Amino acid sequence: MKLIDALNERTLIGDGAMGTLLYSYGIDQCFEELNLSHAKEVLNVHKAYVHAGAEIIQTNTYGANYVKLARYGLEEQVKEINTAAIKLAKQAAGDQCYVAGTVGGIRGIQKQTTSLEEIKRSFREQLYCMLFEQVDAILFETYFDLEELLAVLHIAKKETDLPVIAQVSMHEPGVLQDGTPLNEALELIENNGADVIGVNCRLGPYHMIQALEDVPLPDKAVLSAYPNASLPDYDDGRLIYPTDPEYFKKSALALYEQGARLIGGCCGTTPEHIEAIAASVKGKAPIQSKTVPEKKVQPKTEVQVKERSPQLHEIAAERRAIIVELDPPKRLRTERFFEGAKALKEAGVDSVTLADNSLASPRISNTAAATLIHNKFNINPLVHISCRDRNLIGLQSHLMGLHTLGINEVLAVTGDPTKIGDFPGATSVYDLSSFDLIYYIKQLNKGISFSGKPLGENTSFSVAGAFNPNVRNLNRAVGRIEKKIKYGADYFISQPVYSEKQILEVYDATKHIKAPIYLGVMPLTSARNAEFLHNEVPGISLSPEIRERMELYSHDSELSQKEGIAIAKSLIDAALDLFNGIYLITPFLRYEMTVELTNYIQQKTKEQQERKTANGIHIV
Ligand SMILES: Cc1cc2nc3c(=O)[nH]c(=O)nc-3n(C[C@H](O)[C@H](O)[C@H](O)COP(=O)(O)OP(=O)(O)OC[C@H]3O[C@@H](n4cnc5c(N)ncnc54)[C@H](O)[C@@H]3O)c2cc1C
Ligand code: MET
Ligand SMILES: [Zn+2]
Repeated sequence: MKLIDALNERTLIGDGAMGTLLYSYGIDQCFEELNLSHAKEVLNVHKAYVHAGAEIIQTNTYGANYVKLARYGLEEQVKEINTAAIKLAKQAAGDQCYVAGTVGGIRGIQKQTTSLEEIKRSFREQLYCMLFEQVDAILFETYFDLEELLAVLHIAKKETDLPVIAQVSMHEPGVLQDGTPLNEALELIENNGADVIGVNCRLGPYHMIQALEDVPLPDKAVLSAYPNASLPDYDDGRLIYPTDPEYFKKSALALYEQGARLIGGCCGTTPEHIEAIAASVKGKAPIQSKTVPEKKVQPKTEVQVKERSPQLHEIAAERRAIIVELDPPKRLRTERFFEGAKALKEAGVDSVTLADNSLASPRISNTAAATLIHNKFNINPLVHISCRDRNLIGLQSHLMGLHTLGINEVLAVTGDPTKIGDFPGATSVYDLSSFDLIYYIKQLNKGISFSGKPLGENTSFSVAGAFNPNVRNLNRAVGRIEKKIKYGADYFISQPVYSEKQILEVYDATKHIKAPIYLGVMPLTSARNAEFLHNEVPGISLSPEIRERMELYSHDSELSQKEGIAIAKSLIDAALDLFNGIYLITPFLRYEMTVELTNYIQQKTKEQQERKTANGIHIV
């Protein structure tokens, strides 16, 4: 009998997990490669599921695509691995069972990491293996991203008449990662031709049953559910899924009552779980009707619009703005830091920016320091946030904390690599790139968490992106600005530049960009400092003239500092007409230097304004 006819007639039993079962035996490698190197073990897992009562088993091909196999250097073996997997599943299935060719979702929470084009290419390669070896159905599973699932579904519908089972993974009960309600997502998949629509992985039976309560019986398609065994736990450093298979008897019945007609298990499930499901619902006639509770109309939460002062992107669009980096100290003495912050406030800067463990070395937390200068001196702090030290949970919590503290200026950066800092071996998290971070911060501004949950209030972050013009290919750096704008960046802050010629080049390359750019100027402190920057910091190159000027005063630190300021002033002169924002960087907490440069910019701006007003020109 054809699979679809069987599904129309009765409840079918799927198999359980492959990956976590192999893992529980101590195997911790690419599970799909085992189709080649440990065929017998894979075959035994399939047989155990068939023996337990599964009527449709999945090939061990969840991650057997070009993109995922490339993580193990196995990208050239897509065909061998898929072919071997299908042969093994068919061998175990014999005439008793259907074999579904499994294709796993590639995009996880980091939505942007793999392009749709790459996903489509990779899927086609896997699909052709499955069609060649003749599976009974194509099974899409663990799709967090609806766009990705629709893309592969379209290809499958075009290329084959085989039944297609399409399953999403919910982010939380009833909702996908992008906030789409489960019933809407399933309806969309059904309308795009999937024969079986359903859910798998991430949640255990309790939440899956709860979520399916809001899903009506589909018009044409069949509903499926493959819950995880439970939420995972750590035991002696290993992930385990503690559940009693007996619990699955009741759970399977509840899933059946919600209309599921194909029921199996995902991560953490074992042949014992499948045996329990089979004992409970195997062969039962499908339910014919279901009542979905009326949708409770959520009272609309009033979005609080708070009065706020203009933010740094708005200020720079209106007038010349000055922000000054003053980094939190590396040691616990804070006197100079606070003196500096106070002096900069008195000098009238628009913001003090605080790096996030720049050069990958620990400093006093910039949030602690920002909060104190905000409270003590009424400074508007700009907090840098790097993706290096915090995972998604930490980043969201950090941003919610900043909002609660009343801090709404942030710079989203990927972060300097750990290998240059105090702990070259430290873990770099990089759950997000700077692009993703910008995107997610803007999502918080809409009152939506990184995972799509309502936050009850909108944040009001003005988000800066980093711009590094000290690269061989300036146009590529400008391309990154354009990309950051697409992801939501409001304005840009640049690395310091050290020549008037470079200032002109940067202006030329960026003059089409509408978002304000704060051009970086960092005064040199000594000839050694100048030589270090020129010779050791990638991309930074000082003109021979500047190096000579600094060298001239190498014997006298006070004169060196004066010369550093004079050079910075000439860079400011070159930049003032071209950029509305200036970003001064305080070297080694020598805030007297940046205070003097702030005064200089203000003076020059005033003179410029007076001149223009005298000439009857209105100035922005
Ligand atoms: C104003 C400013 C403030 C900063 N503050 C901090 C801080 O507080 N803490 C900290 O750790 N780091 C900080 N950095 C450093 C920053 O994290 C790195 O310099 C980073 O590589 C550039 O900025 P990003 O993180 O936004 O990089 P992204 O634009 O996200 O780039 C990420 C990756 O791409 C590479 N890349 C960037 N541009 C190009 C290009 N044109 N061509 C090829 N590859 C490229 C980078 O090397 C990096 O590996 C700051 C940088 C700037 C400009
Ligand atoms: N069906 C696959 C397995 O059990 C994928 C599960 S979801 C990560 O290995
Ligand atoms: Zn799973």
